[in-house]
Amino acid sequence: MIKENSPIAIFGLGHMGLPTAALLAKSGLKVVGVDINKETVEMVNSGQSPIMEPGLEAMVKKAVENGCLSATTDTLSAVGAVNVIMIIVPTPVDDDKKSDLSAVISASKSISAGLKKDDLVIIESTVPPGTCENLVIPLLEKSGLKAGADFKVAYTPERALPNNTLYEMTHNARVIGGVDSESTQMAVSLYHRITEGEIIMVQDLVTAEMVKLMENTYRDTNIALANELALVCDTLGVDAIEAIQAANHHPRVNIHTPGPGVGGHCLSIDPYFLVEIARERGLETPLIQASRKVNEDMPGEVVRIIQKALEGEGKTISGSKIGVLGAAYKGNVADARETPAKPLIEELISKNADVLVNDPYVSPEIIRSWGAQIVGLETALESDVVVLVTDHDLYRNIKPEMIKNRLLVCTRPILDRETFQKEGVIFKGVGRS
Ligand SMILES: NC(=O)c1ccc[n+]([C@@H]2O[C@H](COP(=O)([O-])OP(=O)(O)OC[C@H]3O[C@@H](n4cnc5c(N)ncnc54)[C@H](O)[C@@H]3O)[C@@H](O)[C@H]2O)c1
Ligand SMILES: CC(=O)N[C@@H]1[C@@H](OP(=O)(O)OP(=O)(O)OC[C@H]2O[C@@H](n3ccc(=O)[nH]c3=O)[C@H](O)[C@@H]2O)O[C@H](CO)[C@@H](O)[C@@H]1O
Repeated sequence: MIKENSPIAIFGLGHMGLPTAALLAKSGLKVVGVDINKETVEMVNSGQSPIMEPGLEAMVKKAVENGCLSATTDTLSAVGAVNVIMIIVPTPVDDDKKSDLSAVISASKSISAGLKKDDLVIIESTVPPGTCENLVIPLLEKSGLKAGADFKVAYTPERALPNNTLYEMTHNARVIGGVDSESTQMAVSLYHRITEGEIIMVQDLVTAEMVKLMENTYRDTNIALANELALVCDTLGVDAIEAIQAANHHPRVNIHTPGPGVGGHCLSIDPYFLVEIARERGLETPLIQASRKVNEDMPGEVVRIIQKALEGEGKTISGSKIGVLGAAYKGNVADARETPAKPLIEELISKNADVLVNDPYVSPEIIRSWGAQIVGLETALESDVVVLVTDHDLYRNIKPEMIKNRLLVCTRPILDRETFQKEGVIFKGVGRS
């Protein structure tokens, strides 16, 4: 049985691992973060956060100063010194859209090497259903210990929304499934330390794994529907945003918001885990796959909207200056993983446009690696066409007179179409051309 104040090791100090570490440390536990990235470890040990997330750096600083939080690359000594170990490492897909579980495998192997009787291992990474049972546990059992009998295992998906992570981690409902009921109970009492949200116990590990994928697949599919409806609206001259907002007044309708595509480390990846796992069992998942395709095709649709808008002004993409506002996958974050801005910018560059990108959050090296130039907001607004890609709050302050060449493709509904049109700006968007 785990003692009430057992120290904890957390593998992965990223967007989800570091906030979890900081919250557990704040609750009074000794937490050691284990990461393969030396720079991350050094930053955390000096009280800094490598992740841009409101409130996180202050919490990390305090926890490090109090001696409750430290970080290391030394996996064996970290595992040896604790009784609870968490895995919160990345789980991307490869070029064939198959799950890449290399980080989970490597963390599990490191944990196995130092695993002790009565330890509790908690997996938080999003994984294909069955991963805990068929991959993680066999690796942990290489220690010679038996899951359930000698050590405990629980799976609890992380469901917090970036840019509101600390609030959601402490208020969202949490789903927990264990290899046995004692494992589930131990994880429940641990999470009670950091969350006021409801804790939902499900019957096993695979159910908890499935819940996570169902949530993100629901959202991805709903956004795909919104995007497809927006393209239909376009052919009819119907403003998709106005129509969706009106439809959502129905008490049982909640169509999501169309946009330039779906990015981030979750929605654009997790549905593929279901596709993969179903296919292994002889089942095709046409709806999930079609939704992924609709969303992945959206950057190309935006290129077509830009092309049409420029043609209306007697210009072409080739040779035009195109000001892109936003490179992050969504508003007010620095994360550019799977961002729709990347394929959009790359396609514009391949069509010989001069692409000028403004994003105050995303690292300049990332944007330059796509072949684009980085510019200030004012310069971007002087382009032949301005394309708003990311809904950063600061772009809400853009006024019609700031769009020098009077041509705006606004792919997110954060600016009022009528206000811009009244001032003579040609205003296009997804489902709004
Ligand atoms: N970012 C999100 O919005 C979010 C939300 C919920 C769930 N998730 C899931 O949480 C998991 C982590 O995602 P993230 O966004 O925090 O990732 P991230 O890339 O921000 O951070 C992961 C960290 O793990 C480290 N790492 C990689 N391999 C390691 C290893 N073998 N041992 C120790 N550290 C290792 C990396 O250096 C990095 O610091 C993923 O499965 C993801 O799907 C992410
Ligand atoms: C079920 C759910 O809520 N899951 C959340 C999600 O977090 P996220 O940050 O990835 O989610 P979103 O904000 O949905 O953004 C994703 C992309 O979709 C675009 N988008 C969004 C809404 C819309 O109506 N139209 C759009 O086009 C947006 O711009 C962006 O590119 O996964 C995390 C990890 O599993 C979860 O922890 C977190 O709870």
